[in-house]
Amino acid sequence: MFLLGLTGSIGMGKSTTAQMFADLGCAVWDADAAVHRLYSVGGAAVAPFSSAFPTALVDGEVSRAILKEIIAADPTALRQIEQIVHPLVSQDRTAFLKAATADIVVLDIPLLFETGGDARMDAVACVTVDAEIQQARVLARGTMTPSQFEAILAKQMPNDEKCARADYVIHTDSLEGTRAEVSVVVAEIRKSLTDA
Ligand SMILES: CC(C)(COP(=O)(O)OP(=O)(O)OC[C@H]1O[C@@H](n2cnc3c(N)ncnc32)[C@H](O)[C@@H]1O)[C@@H](O)C(=O)NCCC(=O)NCCS
Ligand SMILES: Nc1ncnc2c1ncn2[C@@H]1O[C@H](COP(=O)(O)OP(=O)(O)OP(=O)(O)O)[C@@H](O)[C@H]1O
Repeated sequence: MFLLGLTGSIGMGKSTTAQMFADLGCAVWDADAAVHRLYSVGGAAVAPFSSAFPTALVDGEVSRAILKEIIAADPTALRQIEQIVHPLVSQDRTAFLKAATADIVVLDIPLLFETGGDARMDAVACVTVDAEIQQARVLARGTMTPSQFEAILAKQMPNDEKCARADYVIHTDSLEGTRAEVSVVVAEIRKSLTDA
């Protein structure tokens, strides 16, 4: 089984690109989606948040809108949130990998380089697009203010550095272009698996 880490800064196109890998038969695990499950009713993050950030609990789940307000008011809160969330995300990933049977497993992890997770991957692909397009796409979703976007961006490794460290750089200017680049990556990895 080949482990491909898929990373990139906020709004660079990780989820969209991950779906293209899935369409080619790769198994995909998504760290942000794992966080969504952990925050939802019955999720493993609910109990620790009800002690650490009781005001963030709404109807039995962790409210992302309130978390963003908390982070905006106190920038150190994100670190505390990460200390709760990251070990739980890591457990979720381990369970997924145990059950996976595909030849290529894609792990979509926004903070792959920042957390040193790249060392556990066979290769890393980084998605990228111009900073202006990135910002426009994130703000178009309407879920973050420009200052919330800047705060998240400031916490991430700069895009140039991520791309320089990656084995594959995938451009997300257009869906067709990205799909073509994804199929080249998949073909190359499958060839390396059959040659081995
Ligand atoms: C900050 C929160 C509330 C924003 O929620 P929202 O629904 O608006 O955005 P979403 O979760 O889709 O994240 C959007 C993007 O922000 C970036 N991002 C999220 N958390 C972080 C972080 N801790 N550090 C740097 N970038 C981050 C990622 O690129 C992510 O893809 C949420 O991301 C969160 O609770 N983050 C803490 C958990 C975490 O570290 N997740 C990262 C993946 S394990
Ligand atoms: N290859 C592409 N061509 C055109 N638009 C794209 C492409 N990839 C992504 N987009 C658009 O960019 C936006 C962000 O994409 P996506 O949600 O996949 O990014 P992400 O990196 O997963 O985001 P986040 O870091 O916030 O989780 C979406 O509106 C999506 O439609």
